[in-house]
Amino acid sequence: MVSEGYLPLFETKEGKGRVAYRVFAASIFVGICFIWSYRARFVPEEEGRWGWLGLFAAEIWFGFYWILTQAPRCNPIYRRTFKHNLSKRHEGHLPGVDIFVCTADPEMEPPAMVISTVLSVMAYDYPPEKLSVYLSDDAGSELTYYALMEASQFAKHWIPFCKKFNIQPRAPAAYFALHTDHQSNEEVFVQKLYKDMESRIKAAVELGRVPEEIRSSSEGFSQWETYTSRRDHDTILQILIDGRDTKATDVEGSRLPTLVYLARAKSPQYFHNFKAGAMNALLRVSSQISNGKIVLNVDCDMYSNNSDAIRDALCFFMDEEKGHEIAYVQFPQKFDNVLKNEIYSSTLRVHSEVEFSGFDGFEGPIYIGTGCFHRRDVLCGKKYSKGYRNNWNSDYRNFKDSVNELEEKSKHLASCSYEENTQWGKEMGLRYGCPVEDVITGLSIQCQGWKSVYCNPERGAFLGVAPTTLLQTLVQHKRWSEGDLQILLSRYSPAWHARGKISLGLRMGYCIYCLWAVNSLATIYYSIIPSLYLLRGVPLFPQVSSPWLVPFTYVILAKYAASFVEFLSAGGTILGWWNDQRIWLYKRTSSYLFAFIDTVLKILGFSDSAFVITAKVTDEEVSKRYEKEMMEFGASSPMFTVIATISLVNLLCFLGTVKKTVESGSGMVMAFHTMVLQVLLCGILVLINWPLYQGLFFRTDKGRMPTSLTIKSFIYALATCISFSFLL
Ligand SMILES: O=c1ccn([C@@H]2O[C@H](COP(=O)(O)OP(=O)(O)O[C@H]3O[C@H](CO)[C@@H](O)[C@H](O)[C@H]3O)[C@@H](O)[C@H]2O)c(=O)[nH]1
Ligand SMILES: [Mn+2]
Repeated sequence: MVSEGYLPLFETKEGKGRVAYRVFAASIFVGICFIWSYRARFVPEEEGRWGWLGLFAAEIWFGFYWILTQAPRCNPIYRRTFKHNLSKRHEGHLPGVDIFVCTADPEMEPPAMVISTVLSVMAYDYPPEKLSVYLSDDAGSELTYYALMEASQFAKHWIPFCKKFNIQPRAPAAYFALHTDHQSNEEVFVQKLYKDMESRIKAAVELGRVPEEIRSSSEGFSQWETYTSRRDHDTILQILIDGRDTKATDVEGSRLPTLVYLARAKSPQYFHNFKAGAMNALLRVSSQISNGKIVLNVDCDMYSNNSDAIRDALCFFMDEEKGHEIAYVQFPQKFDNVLKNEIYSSTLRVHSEVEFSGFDGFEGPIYIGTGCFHRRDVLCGKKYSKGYRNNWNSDYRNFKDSVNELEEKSKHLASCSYEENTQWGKEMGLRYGCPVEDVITGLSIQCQGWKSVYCNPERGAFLGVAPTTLLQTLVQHKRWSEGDLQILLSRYSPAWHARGKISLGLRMGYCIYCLWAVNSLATIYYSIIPSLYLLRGVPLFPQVSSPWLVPFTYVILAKYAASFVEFLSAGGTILGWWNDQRIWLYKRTSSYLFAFIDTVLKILGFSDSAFVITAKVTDEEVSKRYEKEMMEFGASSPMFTVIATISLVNLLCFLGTVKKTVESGSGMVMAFHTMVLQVLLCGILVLINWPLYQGLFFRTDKGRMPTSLTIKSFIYALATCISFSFLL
């Protein structure tokens, strides 16, 4: 029971202006209803009938989807933690925290970057004997292992240095990139140690293997003797620092956190379930070794940028009044490589600053895979029950076994066959079978009665690497939208199965993402058909003199004004918003389309979804263009063909219309009078595609569109326009 004079560990505030926003949203809805009734009442008899009906269907879809997006916007809340109260009440009996870092490819995720992340989480402001860090390596790469071995030595200098000078961020790579001058002697010394270590690691990576003298100096490498390939090897497990050992100390004599390397066993006979499989192996192995009650999961590029984040998270879990219902605390994904104007819109700004706070208002931000603290029990499948209470004192940790015994005992927990005939991946651990294992796992936890919390402190808790090319962005979104659509069709479907288990607002919120892929159809239709009809001179929208133009204008202006204000108030720039609109279009017409098609194929049994890892290193030339905010194409991809073709259809329609109206003299006025919205829509599509036209026709650098793709999409676009104008 909560005693009197109790000081809460966190507070929750409702967002301001919620009522005003709801009224505004209602006015847009009225406008949408007018648009629908206009479409229903004036269906043309002949010319343009099918085009019209298609637009009607698209507008019904957009209206419906817009309603979904209003759920989180109507209900935002914001959280603040009181860490001093946590220290006052709980300092002596803080729970064990196990941190899982996942990596899967030493080329796309360089070991030097991975260990910088590992070091950042080892240096949290938290009692080291209660902290354990696990690195899961799905590539089973000895290079990554070697880098971690180096990190375990460097940590002895790095952690005391961080704590003594209270520096931020605690990822050495990020810290030394930011602090180049006014260095103290100690800083110069630690930086030199770091740089030396970094160059040793990079040299080994360049060489492609660990040099023999290093291999022979440490017996850990003997585990690679039976290794054949990353898809076929036994469990490799090494406790590099045993946190139970009072003699495992840093250079100042303070204890060190536990540090473990794990490459779960792989075999061609077993499907390994990507990151979800890695996480489940980590859950089991860590339960033997440290068994922390709280589990933090980060991607290998998401370093800790705020050494207080564990304490922030614990303020929610340990709050005496509400903490016992909270299953996980999610921090936003933030990135340290995005430019001011975000050409690929990678900050996910509106999601993290607006939508997630709205989800939180329905007591359930989604789990987004990284920067999330979970209760171990919940991840392992515990259902919520009314009388559930926290018990932080019952920490079990194995103090009996020696390091070797612990390693041996833990190894079989990460073997390929361990999960056969168990509930792992179904009722226990992260859920299998979905490319967004994170979202589906979070949803299943919420369906079991748990709540979650969104924590977005001023100083970002984690910073990662966002995609730096258009293709990477589109591929990442294809994975996400495909996974989210699969969730809609899964047994956790927020549309059907979650009824009665989570609130309506939250279900609507999930559907925003689950319907991303479906959105592609209406968007593609809307970005091609009105322009083609424009070319043919067939109006599909109200004339200038018609009162029906009012709802169209109002809905368009109000919706875009709201999105603009939302983007700027979330910290974006004007150009950033414009870029965001472009990427919105590209994702919807390519990533989401392909995700939709692949999902249909999967249902029909023709394909299987994979997890395409996002590269975290960029070629030097590409990165120069990225710095200059030049859009990067430079590769052939069906996704590019689609966006290029659509952009060219619009360009041809626009030019064709201009030509026609100029030729017909007074026709210009006529066209504008009858088809103002179509002209505007087509014109804006041309304008927003400007960087794409540059890439197709004007650029000469390597980041341009491949010529073959330019020719191909030009032929497709021309054929579409000609056949639509003359044949149909
Ligand atoms: O077989 C695999 C594949 C990936 N990973 C790791 O998963 C993380 C995320 O992969 P990344 O390629 O960076 O994908 P993102 O799209 O950036 O990741 C987001 O989306 C994923 C789901 O699609 C979540 O798993 C991530 O946590 C979330 O940050 C990385 O640390 C990888 O090393 C594995 O451990 N094993
Ligand atoms: Mn990533």
